[in-house]
This record gives sequence, structure tokens and C-alpha cells, in this order.
Amino acid sequence: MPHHSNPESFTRRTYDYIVIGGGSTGLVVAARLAEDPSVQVGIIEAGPYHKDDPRVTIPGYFGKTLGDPSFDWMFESTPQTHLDNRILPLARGRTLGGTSTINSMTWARASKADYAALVELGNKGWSWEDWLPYFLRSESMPEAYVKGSREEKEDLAAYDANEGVHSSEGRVKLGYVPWFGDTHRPFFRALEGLGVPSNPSSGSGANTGNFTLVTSIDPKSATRSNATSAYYEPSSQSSNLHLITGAHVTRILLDGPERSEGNVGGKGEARAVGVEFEFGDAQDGGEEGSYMSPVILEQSGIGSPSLLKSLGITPLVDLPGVGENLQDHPLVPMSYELKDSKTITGDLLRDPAFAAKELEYYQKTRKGQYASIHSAFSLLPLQHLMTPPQISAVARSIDPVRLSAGNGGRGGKGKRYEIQRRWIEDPTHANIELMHVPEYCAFGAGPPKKEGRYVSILVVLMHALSKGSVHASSKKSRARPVINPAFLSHPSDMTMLAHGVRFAHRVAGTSPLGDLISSPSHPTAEELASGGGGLEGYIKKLVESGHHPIGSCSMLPRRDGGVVDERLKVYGTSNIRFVPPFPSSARTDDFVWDCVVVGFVVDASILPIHFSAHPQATLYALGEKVRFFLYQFVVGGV
Ligand SMILES: Cc1cc2nc3c(=O)[nH]c(=O)nc-3n(C[C@H](O)[C@H](O)[C@H](O)COP(=O)(O)OP(=O)(O)OC[C@H]3O[C@@H](n4cnc5c(N)ncnc54)[C@H](O)[C@@H]3O)c2cc1C
Repeated sequence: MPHHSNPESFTRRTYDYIVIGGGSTGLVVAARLAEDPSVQVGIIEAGPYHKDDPRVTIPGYFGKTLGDPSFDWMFESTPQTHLDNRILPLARGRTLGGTSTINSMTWARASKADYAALVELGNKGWSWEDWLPYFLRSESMPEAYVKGSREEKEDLAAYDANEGVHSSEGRVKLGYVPWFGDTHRPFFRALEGLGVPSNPSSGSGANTGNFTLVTSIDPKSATRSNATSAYYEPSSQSSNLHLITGAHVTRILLDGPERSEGNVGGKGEARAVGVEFEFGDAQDGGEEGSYMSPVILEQSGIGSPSLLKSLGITPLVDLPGVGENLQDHPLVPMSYELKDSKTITGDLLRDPAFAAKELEYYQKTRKGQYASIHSAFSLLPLQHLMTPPQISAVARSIDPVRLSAGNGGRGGKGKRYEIQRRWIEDPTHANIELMHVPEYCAFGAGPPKKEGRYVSILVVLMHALSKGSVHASSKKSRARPVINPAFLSHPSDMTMLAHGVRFAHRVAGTSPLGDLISSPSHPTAEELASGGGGLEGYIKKLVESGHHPIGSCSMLPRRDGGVVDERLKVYGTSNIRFVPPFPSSARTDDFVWDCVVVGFVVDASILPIHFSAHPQATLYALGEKVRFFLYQFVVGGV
């Protein structure tokens, strides 16, 4: 099947479905829809298709694509008021496969309670049991998990069978990495010494404790398994699946006689009748991009009428939740120098001679550091890090924001805070993640020593109380969005992170991990000892995005600030219409044509509350689930 390199051939046909963005979730939806040969499916992707590029396929090359505009949108936050006005880089895949092409490949599910929260917030059909069949369709877990004896598996807290909750027949190839580094197991033993148990079944809905994660690295080839290789490429010969790359969608075209500036949200629903995109690189001022869904909706006239008017966009659907409720996983890196400068760590890859040898080893054996990524994690309820009075103080600090959230805190926004308060007080729910990385990571504090060997612990806040926004900045297509994650704007986020950092420092000081470490590098011993000020200063200086933004097109009831309903239809739109294929207004670099089914928002932005997990496993399952909604929508008229 056709991968169109010019818009004329792509627009020469009528589509039943257009998927905007060939990213992680989009490619799942597109490939699954195209399994029905009677429908025509089109994918419009802004970035290029990097087929078989080693920077994508070799796991140990993770990071090489970040900051490269042919892979990464390279978004930036607004100056963050609570981080001394720092501007943070916000990476996002701008290439076929989207962020699954540039991510660090760890594969995790959230807890049953995380998925239950979706139901509690008003979405029927989204509990753990509802997700499970789609998890199974999306993953191909190796039959033989970690090679070796039962003791070795226990040592690594790695999956062992987990009857019924994993599948070896889905699309994304998963495997344990062959190289863990010398600090992986000592990290677990130190945590156990501090009372945190190992959990070899973290994918079964109870995810607290220590575990080695599987990764989206195909264990046979030791290459990245992403949305492109797992979904697009196996279907790419289908004559009904069409892809255009280098095509930036600027607007969904809405129709409806009652739509006019003076009659926003008037009778009936707006119908999506087409998609407008620009082909090729931006001519003026370089390539720019969007946190896709909210910005495209706003540029199409769907959003807060006052905001849209201020940008000169005619409001067509009054939906003030668009772009609001942005949440992320803020992350603080800590690095420790190891005593033995001969330890084999990821730091060695900074030495070109070692890197060349290691690459040769990878090419011959499909093993070693280049076949691997960090994979030791611990998910911690706050009860491991804080005393009961400290936890109560954090829980109480939520009440003012909850009560001011409208309807005396009983509305949807209030409910989200209520759930977060419950999770904070729940000794079985994780709020902090510790991620072990066998190399230096605290680059924001300064460079590592040339010959130094390090272990790092990244402290991640899983349910931040701070909520931000992302909006279009102008009517102009491709104008850079205004992204304000509002990191640490709720003071308790700093409190929880600071306790997380102190606990991680205790882990680093506990045998056997502590025996390997010579000294804390960052934060320094002084910063750690200085109580509030020094440590908070360090966190403000080093905290970064965990690159897991969600929430900006939340699946919630409309009265609660929702953008999509529980079947992911954008409120105020009817979403579907088939009309003749060719526009009269097509120009060379700006295509407008009518076709199609659009208006479904299918990506991380629909999750209304953050989960205690890295998102990709959930998003692949989301794509699998949504495909059924779309099918029912068209065929069953649901
Ligand atoms: C550095 C990094 C490391 C990560 N590591 C992990 C990890 O180890 N484990 C994990 O679970 N998660 C990880 N994540 C997060 C995870 O990969 C993402 O949350 C997930 O891939 C997002 O999927 P999506 O479908 O929402 O969006 P994407 O995969 O980003 O897809 C959106 C697509 O839409 C396209 N697009 C955007 N705007 C337009 C437009 N106007 N016109 C046409 N196309 C457009 C984009 O180019 C992109 O291809 C990481 C993220 C980053 C950045």
C-alpha cells in the first residue's frame, strides 16, 4: 500500500476514516480499522517516516533522536513560575510512530484503582476488566520470561507467567533486556532492606513495590518494537490503508447550518466534513507544532469562546475544557558516583572506543548495553516516605483547591481531587516512583567526571496536584502552542517530591547499593543536609517533564469540563459525514478536501486523571478499544 509522497495522490480518493497523527495510538486505530477491506483508511502524519533508522531501532541509541527536529517537535513550556521561571523542553515524537519512536520503551500497566477512577469520574466501560482484553490484543509477552532459574527471576522481581493477564499473541513485541548493569539488583535489595517488597506481578493491577519491567524491545531482534513496526508495517501492504507523511493538519472542517459566531453551541451538532492540512515544511520561521489534539480543536473553532475570539478564531462549539487539565509526571534526577571506576555502567558509552566495541558485540550477539534500556523500578505509596502527620498535612492541603473547584467540591473537578486525596492516604496506592538508571543523569547540575561511573535514581511524582494547560497561540496554522504544565504550582507537589528525594537518598545509602557508592554527586551532601531550602532549590533547578502529558481533552461529563464523552466523541460534534472527495479550494501547499470521519480524539490527552504508570501500554490498549467504538459508530450508528 501506498505511502504517498505527494498530496495529489493522497487526496485523489474518498476515505471512510481519516486518522490525524500517525502516532502511538493513531497507528493502532488505523491498522485495526484497515483490517476491514471494505473501508478506506487514511493517516495524515506531520513528520517523516524513518524506516529502519538505527537511531530508532537500536535500543541503546535512546536519546539520540531527542532534540532532532526530524524526530521531535521540540516543544517548550512557558517560563515556569514555581521553578524560578525555567523554560522546560517537552519532547514529543514528530515522525511516523509518534512518541513510540523516540521513547525509552518501558512497558507498564497502571493499577486497578487508576482505571477505576475513570469510571468514578463518569465513564462507563473503562474499568480494569474493560481494559484487559485490549491489553492482551496489544502485547506479545515472551513465553519464556527472564531466562534462568526461579531464584534468578525472584532476584530480578521479573514476571513469571501471570496466568490470564498477559498474552504472547498481541502486536507489540516485549522482552526483558539482556543487560541490567551491576546496580540493578543491589537497588532492589536496598529497597527490600527499607521495607519495600518486590512485586513480580506488577502488570496484574496491583503495581506497588519493586520490579523489573518488560520493554517494547523485540527479544529476537533486540530492536525497538513501536507503533510503526507493530501496527503500520504489517498492514502497509493493504490496498485500503493510505499514509501521507510531512502533512501538518491545521483544522478539522465543521459544517452545520446553525453554526455561526452568533450561535455558538446552537441547535444540533457540528459535523466534521473534512480535514485541512499543509504539506511540506513551513515556509516562514521554521517548522512548528502542537500538542496535537487541543490545538487542532481550537483552530477548528472548538473550545472556550472567549479564548478563541481573542485569537481571531470563530467559535463554533463552546467547549471550555479544551486544553485545560494538563497533567504530567514531574521527575527529579539524582546521581551517585560509584567507588569502583572499573564498574561497567552506561557511562562507558561516552567513550567512543568502548562504544564501537559494544556496538560490534550488539550486532553479532544482539546482547549487551545497546540491546538494553534501564528497567528497575519501584512504585511507592507515601507511607514508605512520610509519617502519618506529614501525609495528613498533604491530604488536607488538597481541600482548598477541591472546595474552590465549583459546586462546593462536588463537581467533576472536585471529584478528581477527592480521588487524589484518597490515593495519598491509601497505603496500597503508589504516589512516587523511583527509576533506577545505571549511569549519570543529573546533567542539569553539571557534567559527569570523564572517567566517572555512576548510578542514578529518578524520583517521579505520579499524581501531581498541579494542573496546567495547552492552547493555540494564534489563528495562524502551525503557530507554536502555549504549553504551561504549571509544574509544582501546588505546594504539596514539592513536599512529596522532596520526601521522595530523601527516601531515594536512604536507598542509595543502604547496603548492598550503598556499598558500591562513594558519594552523592547531585544533589550534593550539603544540599541534602540543608533541610528545606537547599533541597528545594535543587528540585526547582533540576525537575523536568517525565514526558507523560495527559488530560488536555479529558474524557469526562461535559458539565465537568469534559471534551470527549465515554465513547470518545467530541461534545457538540456529530463526527461523521461522507461527502465527495475533491475540494474546489485545493492549492499546492494547502489542501482542503471533504471525505470522512473525523473528530475523534484518540491519544493520551483523553485521560482525565494521571495514572501510577508510564503510559504507552495503556495507550496502545486505548487504540485497540477505540477501534471498536469507531466501528460501532459507523456500522451500528451508535
Ligand atoms: C523521551 C520520552 C521517553 C518516554 N518513555 C516512555 C517509556 O519508557 N514508557 C512509556 O510507557 N511511555 C514513555 N513515554 C511516553 C509515551 O511514549 C507517550 O505518552 C505516547 O507514545 C504518546 O502517544 P500518543 O498517541 O498520545 O501521541 P504520539 O505518539 O506523540 O502521536 C501523536 C502523533 O501526531 C502527530 N501530529 C501532531 N500534530 C499533528 C498535526 N497537526 N498534523 C499531523 N500530525 C500531527 C505527531 O507527529 C505524532 O506522530 C516517553 C515519552 C518521551 C517523550
